[in-house]
Amino acid sequence: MGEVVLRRKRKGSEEEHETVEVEADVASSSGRPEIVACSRKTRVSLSDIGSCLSLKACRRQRKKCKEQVEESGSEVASFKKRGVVTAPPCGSSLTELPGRGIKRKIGCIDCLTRMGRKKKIVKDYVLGDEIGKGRFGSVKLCKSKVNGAEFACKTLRKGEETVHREVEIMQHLSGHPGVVTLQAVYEDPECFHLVMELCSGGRLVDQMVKEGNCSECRAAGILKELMSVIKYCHEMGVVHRDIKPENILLTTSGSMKLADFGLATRVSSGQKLSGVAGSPAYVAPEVLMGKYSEKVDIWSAGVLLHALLVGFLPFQGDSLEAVFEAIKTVSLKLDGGVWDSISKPARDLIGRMLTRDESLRLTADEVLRHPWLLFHTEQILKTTASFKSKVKNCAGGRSCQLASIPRVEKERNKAASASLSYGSDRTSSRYSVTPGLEVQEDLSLVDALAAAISRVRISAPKRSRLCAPSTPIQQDCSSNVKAISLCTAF
Ligand SMILES: Nc1ncnc2c1ncn2[C@@H]1O[C@H](COP(=O)(O)OP(=O)(O)OP(=O)(O)O)[C@@H](O)[C@H]1O
Repeated sequence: MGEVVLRRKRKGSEEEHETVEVEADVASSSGRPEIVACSRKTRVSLSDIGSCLSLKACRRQRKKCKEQVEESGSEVASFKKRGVVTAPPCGSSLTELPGRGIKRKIGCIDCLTRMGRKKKIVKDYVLGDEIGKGRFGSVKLCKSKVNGAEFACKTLRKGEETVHREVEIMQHLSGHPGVVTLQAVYEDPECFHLVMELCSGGRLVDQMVKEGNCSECRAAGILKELMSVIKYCHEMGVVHRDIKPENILLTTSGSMKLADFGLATRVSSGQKLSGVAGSPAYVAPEVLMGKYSEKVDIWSAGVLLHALLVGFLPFQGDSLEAVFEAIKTVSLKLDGGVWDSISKPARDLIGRMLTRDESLRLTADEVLRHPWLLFHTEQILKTTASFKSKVKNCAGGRSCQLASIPRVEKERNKAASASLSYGSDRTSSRYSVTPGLEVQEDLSLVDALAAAISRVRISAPKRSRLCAPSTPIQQDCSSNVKAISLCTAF
């Protein structure tokens, strides 16, 4: 069994430069030690980074950048061709590839912070109690001095590359309803202070621990919101790399917000990433192998969906090494036991998200178009329930609606139902979904399903390598992960 060594070093602290080295060595299961993780050294100049910026100022600056860019339209075209929709790094050439280190880090933030370096957070906000703590700093409640509105203020110590990247990526993504909105960024010589919208509903993980596994409808609602924000991130050229319920915050109204972009990174279309990043229980197998893409977020979301539906994590072990081994090799068995109460489409979706071959794993968009996500929304379930009761109440008990549906419609429904078949020949023998959804006899329900199916187009995988659960162990974070902190990012 392979040996796992995870190290995080911080060295060479100088007045203006700091070097951060993150290393992770994972010995292969063959016993031959091989380094599959990253060894990254980056020098960050802190001297040029100024003080405070508001998003208004950021938008102004972006607009200015955009105007400059539009003057040289050909550059934009070439940028778009690369398939990355990113905020242009102000003051730097658009022909630079995203994620190119220091120039990206000091891009927009830098030129904007230089504009308002004299402003201090305490001038605009009253800082309150600590409401959270992470690896890189603390999160405090804060109140606007102007209108008394409450926010969360995350203070990040400067120096590490990831901190600068987190600020930049949050600015880049802010504005989507599923991303914690960044209100303003302040800066002093030691820290960044990110003023964010306050998510008073707590973390999804706490809700999961309190309530246990949730209904398919609730799980589908959560997954749907999560996948639309993941899709947005990917379209914006960002991989989150740390999708887990600890990083999903809830608002008072119950909607979810993706938070903690500390491990997020830029990615261009087709670009492969390297460097071990993520939280053990949620990490995709290809991350452990060294080269990966934005599909790692789909895997992690699949792990979350598994935990939401059955209340335990799919890949477990009593050490990091064992968990990684399970992620790489264990076959998931999504039938029998607890799975008997979970619908086939839900199991099918988990299988397609936890497919080890990333080329066969669904994209965010495909997940959103999966029948299970389309059907299991409160609205559709309500509609089908009301259809059902109408049919039942129909005089004579026989389906009066049935008779009213033209023949051609019935044929279309039949075909649509058949299109739900994920042929067992196209999936692995380890995980097969019985061809064809067991279509309800209630034709009104079929109508609703067919309406949803008609909007679905799923490319069937040639094969999928799915995994079976190891003996579940009792764990207590992210549903059930324990002391060795399998949910703690590395
Ligand atoms: N906008 C927010 N509203 C309310 N609470 C928040 C907000 N942002 C963060 N928190 C709280 O602070 C905690 C730590 O925040 P966050 O995960 O962003 O910090 P981090 O240093 O990046 O953590 P990690 O060590 O997980 O990377 C969260 O788990 C959450 O409880």
